[in-house]
Amino acid sequence: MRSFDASAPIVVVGLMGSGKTSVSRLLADALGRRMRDSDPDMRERYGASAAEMAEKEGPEVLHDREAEHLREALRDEPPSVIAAAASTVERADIRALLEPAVVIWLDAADEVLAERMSSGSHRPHFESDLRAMLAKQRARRGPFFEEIADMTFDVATMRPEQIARQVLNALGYEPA
Ligand SMILES: Nc1ncnc2c1ncn2[C@@H]1O[C@H](COP(=O)(O)OP(=O)(O)O)[C@@H](O)[C@H]1O
Ligand SMILES: O=C(O)C1=C[C@@H](OP(=O)(O)O)[C@@H](O)[C@H](O)C1
Ligand SMILES: [Mg+2]
Repeated sequence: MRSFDASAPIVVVGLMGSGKTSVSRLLADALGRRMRDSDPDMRERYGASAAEMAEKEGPEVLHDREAEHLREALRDEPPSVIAAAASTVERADIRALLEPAVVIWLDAADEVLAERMSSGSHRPHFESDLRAMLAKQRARRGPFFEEIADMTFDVATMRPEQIARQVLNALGYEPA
């Protein structure tokens, strides 16, 4: 188990709808850290949601911007809690940059994630069959998530509050 390193960023990864925003918010609040989330941060910078950018400029431009957002957020001082866009794990340079970070992987079956993806309109639907889309993304990204994760949680059975508590315990974090 790695011990709590106050100088390391915490990065929450997983497919769309896995709860990255929810868990990151709880961790950032508990630790008194800044939270970075690609969706609201990019909306502020580019004036559009991820879904709108995918539609207007194409997925490649969107994913380049998401990768750049993560590179930038990883340089924050003091370190942030970062909800990383799901696409970023596909890039080798990003996986290398995540080496010193604490990486939390959230996952559940595609049908659970497909249902939760409908909670907002910011997410691009690259295909109308969300389960099929997630299954393809899982085939590409699953091995990378596995490679970079320090901790993994089943979000079908655990609530964000339980996950955040377990992360803080595992890191040996004790509130001041
Ligand atoms: N562990 C969980 N159990 C039940 N519902 C969850 C859980 N985590 C997130 N949710 C819900 O699922 C939806 C997607 O969560 P969100 O945090 O926005 O995911 P992401 O940022 O990974 O796309 C939201 O409606 C959220 O309230
Ligand atoms: O998997 C993808 O290609 C994407 C995932 C989404 O991010 P989240 O995983 O934060 O929902 C979305 O906002 C992003 O622009 C594209
Ligand atoms: Mg999110």
